[in-house]
Amino acid sequence: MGMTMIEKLLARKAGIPRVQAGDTVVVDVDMCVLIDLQFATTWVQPVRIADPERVAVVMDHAVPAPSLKDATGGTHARAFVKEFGIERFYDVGRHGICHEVIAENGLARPGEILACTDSHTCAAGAYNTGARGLGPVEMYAILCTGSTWFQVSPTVRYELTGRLPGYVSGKDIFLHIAATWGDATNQNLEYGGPGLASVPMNDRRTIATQGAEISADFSTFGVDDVLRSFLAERGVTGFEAADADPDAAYLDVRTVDLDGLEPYVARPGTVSGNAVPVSDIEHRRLDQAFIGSCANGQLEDLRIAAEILDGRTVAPGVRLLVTPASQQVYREAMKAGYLQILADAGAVVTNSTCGACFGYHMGVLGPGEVCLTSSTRNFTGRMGSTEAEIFMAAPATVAASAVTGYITDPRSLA
Ligand SMILES: CC(C)[C@H](C(=O)O)[C@@H](O)C(=O)O
Ligand code: SF4
Repeated sequence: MGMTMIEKLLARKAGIPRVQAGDTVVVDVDMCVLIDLQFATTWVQPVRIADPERVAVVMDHAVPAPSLKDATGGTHARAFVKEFGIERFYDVGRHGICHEVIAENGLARPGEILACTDSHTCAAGAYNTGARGLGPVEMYAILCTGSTWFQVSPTVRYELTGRLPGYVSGKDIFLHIAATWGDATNQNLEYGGPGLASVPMNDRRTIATQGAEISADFSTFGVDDVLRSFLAERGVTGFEAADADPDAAYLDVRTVDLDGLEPYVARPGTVSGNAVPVSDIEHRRLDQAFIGSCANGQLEDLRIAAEILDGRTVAPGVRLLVTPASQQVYREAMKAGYLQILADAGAVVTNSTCGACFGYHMGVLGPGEVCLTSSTRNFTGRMGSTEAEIFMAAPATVAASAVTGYITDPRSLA
């Protein structure tokens, strides 16, 4: 019996011929990514670290520092970077949400292991990387020792067929999967099939990122021409991809027909089993609309929002917030004219940060307010008041809804 993509990757990294569901493996970590919050909580400067070349530090969740606690975290981060000569330091000005920074700088390589304290580290599975979010204590151990362990869960494979229709994106693929199959606790997810070629890298990253919302372990995509050229543009070459064997053992193989897919919206509270086609939920009035986050603050997300908002205005009574996922996305969106269009339409374009996505700073919701977000989570209280309601959808749906003032199918404005 062969191995699934993630089994192949873990076996190779563990230096053993094969692994199967239920095994525990010890692996070297190729890239260890520390985020600002790690330095703002219980940071103790280590005496030595395993390998400064395999460490990146990204200022993202709270930048520029909105509180004294975060400012102190920044001080710790800068002292750490200085002491150990960490070159991959993405401080304010070169910063961005860590998963975007990882992608832009080629920190995630096919067939390798990447770890970070953030729960959306699975995002890098889009690049055929074995990537997982781990607790801060485990991350500290990796920083000092260079290795970690994983228990291997069984794998579910998603076979994509057909082609993505216009105004339907990776977010809709994910919400469809979450609506149809729900929770993926103790499961690895693997994506492939003939339809994958029509799914661009930004959408693959959205899907991989959001594996966290259905509690999946690893989410992994194979290496194809689309990924190869994405990586080459970022200087990532000379890797050993992890491919699934034709006779790999899966827990289940499920087909997603892209041709028939429509925009989806997750209702407040959770995404597992809680998303519906937009036609089932249209006309819910909104107070706030948010386009941003590691899942959907990418350049293409801002492009589609600008396309929809061009020559239109945000509905009275609605606040539209747009947060580019990184300083690089911000600059590219500015050059392309997207930010001008969005601001002319009445959107507030913010600095790139996690801020509004997790209700930490900026864009916090008051009691009774309704928000439609393109971010990752719709959990109660996520963006502020526990009495606020958070619906979740793709950037196209959020942009169209910001124009009308209620949840709207973006195809109706096309
Ligand atoms: C605060 C933080 C570490 C957290 C995570 O782990 O995911 C955040 O990024 C989130 O999305 O809730
Ligand atoms: S953008 Fe949101 S989901 Fe992504 S890492 Fe930041 S807080 Fe977490």
